[in-house]
Amino acid sequence: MSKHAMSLLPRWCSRVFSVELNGAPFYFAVKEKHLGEDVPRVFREVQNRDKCYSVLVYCSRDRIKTAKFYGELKDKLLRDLPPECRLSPMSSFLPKVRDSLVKGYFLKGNSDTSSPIERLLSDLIQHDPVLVCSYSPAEDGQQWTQHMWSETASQVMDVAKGYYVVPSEAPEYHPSTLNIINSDVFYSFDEAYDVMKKCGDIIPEAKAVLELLPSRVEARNKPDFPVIVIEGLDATGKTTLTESLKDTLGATLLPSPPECLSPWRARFDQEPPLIRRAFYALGNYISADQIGLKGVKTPVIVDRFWHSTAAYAIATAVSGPVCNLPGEGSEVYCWPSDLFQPSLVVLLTLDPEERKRRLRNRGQGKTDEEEELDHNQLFRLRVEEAYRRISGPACVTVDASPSADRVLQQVLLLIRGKCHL
Ligand SMILES: Nc1ncnc2c1ncn2[C@@H]1O[C@H](COP(=O)(O)OP(=O)(O)O)[C@@H](O)[C@H]1O
Ligand SMILES: Nc1ccn([C@H]2C[C@H](O)[C@@H](COP(=O)(O)OP(=O)(O)O)O2)c(=O)n1
Repeated sequence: MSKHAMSLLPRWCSRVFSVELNGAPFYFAVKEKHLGEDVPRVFREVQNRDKCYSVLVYCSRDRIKTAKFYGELKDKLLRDLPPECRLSPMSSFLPKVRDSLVKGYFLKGNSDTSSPIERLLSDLIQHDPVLVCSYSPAEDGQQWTQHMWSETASQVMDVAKGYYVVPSEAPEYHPSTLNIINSDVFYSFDEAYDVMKKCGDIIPEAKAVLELLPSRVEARNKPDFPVIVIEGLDATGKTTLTESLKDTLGATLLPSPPECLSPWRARFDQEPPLIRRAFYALGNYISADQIGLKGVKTPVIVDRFWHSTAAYAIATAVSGPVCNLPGEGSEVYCWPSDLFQPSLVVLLTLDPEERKRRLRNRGQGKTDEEEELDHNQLFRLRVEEAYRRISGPACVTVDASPSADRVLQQVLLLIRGKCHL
């Protein structure tokens, strides 16, 4: 058995396991003795005494490799498993222990599929950083047990005698929140830079991104003029408003991510969250540098900035309803201490139906994430709520449903009130 698997074993009984079925998490734990607890729901729904399996990816020291492997594992399982086998996202974590989350997949097979599934999993534990367990009914036929597989014999291990699986309560916060800091959201230039630097060996484009980064993190000049950020979901009217503000105020308009990153954006959008979010985080530091340059001559309007980076990352990391987000006031919503703070952040909000109508009228292709926003109501609600919870500076919400000119006037009022323009 590998060192990594060994290190998990002593805390095995403190861990909670979560399987996500149709977007809803089901929790269970393991115990050495059985005290007559129920069978966890995930197993209650399994028919004909079929077998289930879990494949957890343990974190090697190389975070980049682990993140890439997790994404590749899903592709491999979907490609090589029998089509009848059901694959669900799964995780294991120690409640309230930061960075304790281990992610993986839960497989449900029937008697016809268990041989090909077991062949595939045996091969996986020989070559990849995974921990494989199988779940089957205990001898008494009433309970279910979990068996960890050994990596040499590809069989049920002696030391890890069967543990009983028992229901576990939902944790106070969604388990993904345990690993958000510095995996999904970066709170300093150095943390995001570190990820991009380590990507250099496997993603050639990372080197090009590193070359574009400012040599000094702090904005080189403190802008004399106000810097106003406009935020909001796609099609809430950011482009329309920022163009009008530029003309009305004689301001400089900066898009975010900055134009110099455009050639690499599609490439990084394909990468797992750790790498993708580091790319966007670094984009904000390039924007901050440009703000410093322009803000000594004119007011600066920025189309998206840190709020977008953090809100989309948090809303993607966490699934389910808004109550699964880290609570209001959580450190997850804090502004990076080394990132320039704008004078004002305006969040445009829009009724979902009107937003869809505007999207249709615009008739452009959408990113996968924007497609997701359309289809997944809960994701949209999580992004909007995360926007509202970010502080330092917090955003000021403006209803974007009136005419473009009314929205402009409303925002000009806010700017004049706050920035003395
Ligand atoms: N206040 C408004 N009322 C009606 N339509 C608007 C308004 N603001 C923008 N639009 C239209 O809605 C669509 C999306 O606006 P856009 O500025 O491109 O949004 P974003 O930059 O946030 O994606 C465009 O077709 C635009 O002309
Ligand atoms: N400063 C920024 C800007 C955008 N992002 C991310 C957040 C989302 O994943 C996408 C949204 O950008 P997109 O170009 O689709 O949005 P618009 O069409 O400009 O409204 O980019 C970011 O993380 N940080």
